[in-house]
Amino acid sequence: MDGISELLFPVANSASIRAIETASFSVEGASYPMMERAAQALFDQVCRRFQSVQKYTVLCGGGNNGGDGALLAALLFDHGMTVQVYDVASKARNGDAQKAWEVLLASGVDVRPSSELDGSADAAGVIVDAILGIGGREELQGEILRLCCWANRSRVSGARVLSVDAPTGLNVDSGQADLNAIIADVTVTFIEDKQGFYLRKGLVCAGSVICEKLNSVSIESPKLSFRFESSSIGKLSPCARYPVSHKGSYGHISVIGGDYGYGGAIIMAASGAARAGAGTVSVMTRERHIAPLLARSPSVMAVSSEDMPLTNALRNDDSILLVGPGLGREPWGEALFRQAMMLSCRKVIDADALYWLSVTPTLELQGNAVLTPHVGEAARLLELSVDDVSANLVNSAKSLSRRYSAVVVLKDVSSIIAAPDGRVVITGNPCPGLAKGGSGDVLSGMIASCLAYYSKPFEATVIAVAWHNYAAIRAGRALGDICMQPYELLEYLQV
Ligand SMILES: NC(=O)C1=CN([C@@H]2O[C@H](COP(=O)(O)OP(=O)(O)OC[C@H]3O[C@@H](n4cnc5c(N)ncnc54)[C@H](O)[C@@H]3O)[C@@H](O)[C@H]2O)[C@@H](O)CC1
Ligand SMILES: [K+]
Repeated sequence: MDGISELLFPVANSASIRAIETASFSVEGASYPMMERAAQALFDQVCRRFQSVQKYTVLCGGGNNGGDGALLAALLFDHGMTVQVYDVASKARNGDAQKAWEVLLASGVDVRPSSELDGSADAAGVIVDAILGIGGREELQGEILRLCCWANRSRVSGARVLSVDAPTGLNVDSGQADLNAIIADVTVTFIEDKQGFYLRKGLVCAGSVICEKLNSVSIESPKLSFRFESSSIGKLSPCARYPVSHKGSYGHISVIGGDYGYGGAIIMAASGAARAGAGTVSVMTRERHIAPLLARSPSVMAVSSEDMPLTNALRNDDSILLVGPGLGREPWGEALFRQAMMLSCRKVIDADALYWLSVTPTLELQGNAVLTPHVGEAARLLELSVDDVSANLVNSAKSLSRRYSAVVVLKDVSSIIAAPDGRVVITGNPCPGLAKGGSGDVLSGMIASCLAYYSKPFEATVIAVAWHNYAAIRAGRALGDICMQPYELLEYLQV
């Protein structure tokens, strides 16, 4: 079953949101009504989520995000709540933000400059972060920084924080954030969910996300990407076993790698491949790694690279070749990489095979490979800095996918899976237990396995990445993130 489409949720970048906003304003002939709908949607969510809370502190910036906050404050006050607004605008308001501010000032709410907020006191009730939205840059300073620190401290002391559209200090495109960006319990976001909520610090800052469409118009947006929640892997039953089947029904994988000093990598990759359900797994590695490999995974067929050519490790043209775990950067690894690239079978190119790929710019892949770089490997392949890739995870995955005509898994706190046709899926939740050598080897084995028995490579890859993450989170819970070992997640694959 490859049907992941009903489990995908669209996420957008800020440019797409601006395009939808502009189209919506021109259809409606005005922009202010959408701000009023934003405030009403916020109010409805507050009533639903914080039924018993009477006290609201609303932090308003000078842009339209602050305008949403101002109208919400007025609505809350109208409905009998205790409302205090702190104004952190650094210059005069204009447009819709000014119009909303006039409504607030006329409403009777107590409005004060942010300098009157006593940073040593903790707020009770709900703090509404309406400082910066999609117009915000992530670097915070001055009064905005002070208010964010105060809100985060108050949250630790029991207040709850609701962010309007986006947490202040979070870049909604990259997921990068200021050290003191707002950490929200809930983010009520507008028009479309934002990709940055599911990348890096966005996964920490945004809290529960609720998306309100605000009657925005639909436009054809090629920029839309998708989120696949890794816990929904349970709905897919990866590698369901059919009563009438045999080992050939679930494909064959050949894993190539494991130079001297890297025997563990090939063992973990082969175990990942075998445990994720492939019918048969063979391994070609250094002679000395065969005995420990067989001791751990006796179902794997292991051969020494000195004994036979690479083609003999493949069962047929349908085999999946996983090349890279522990391959190393010595002539042995290079020779195996070059032999592997001569074959026309489907491939997963991982770890040091990505290094060999980066130093072979003329190499053409045949449209049937999956590449699994982390940010450093992606930077090398794209000839960019790690910072550039980090600031543009989604675009970097897309560029790599286009350049190599391959499915790309850009591995990060969450992972970005890109297809050459432009599709992008973000999946995975933070799992500090995975921040260890070996996690990638287990993942590449699992990806090869899913490719072996699912028919669609992009979907197979999404499923493998989500499954790996979900199992790792369960392993971390059971064993502790500090001591869990990457291969132990293979004990938690049952969903
Ligand atoms: N345009 C509209 O009518 C609508 C906009 N909406 C709201 O408007 C928001 C976007 O509004 P804006 O475009 O005015 O932008 P923001 O309100 O997010 O930001 C306002 C301004 O703050 C300044 N700024 C940015 N980063 C800063 C930083 N790190 N430190 C200090 N100052 C900084 C910039 O000059 C920026 O334009 C959305 O997030 C949403 O909340 C909603 O009301 C829906 C309708
Ligand atoms: K905000």
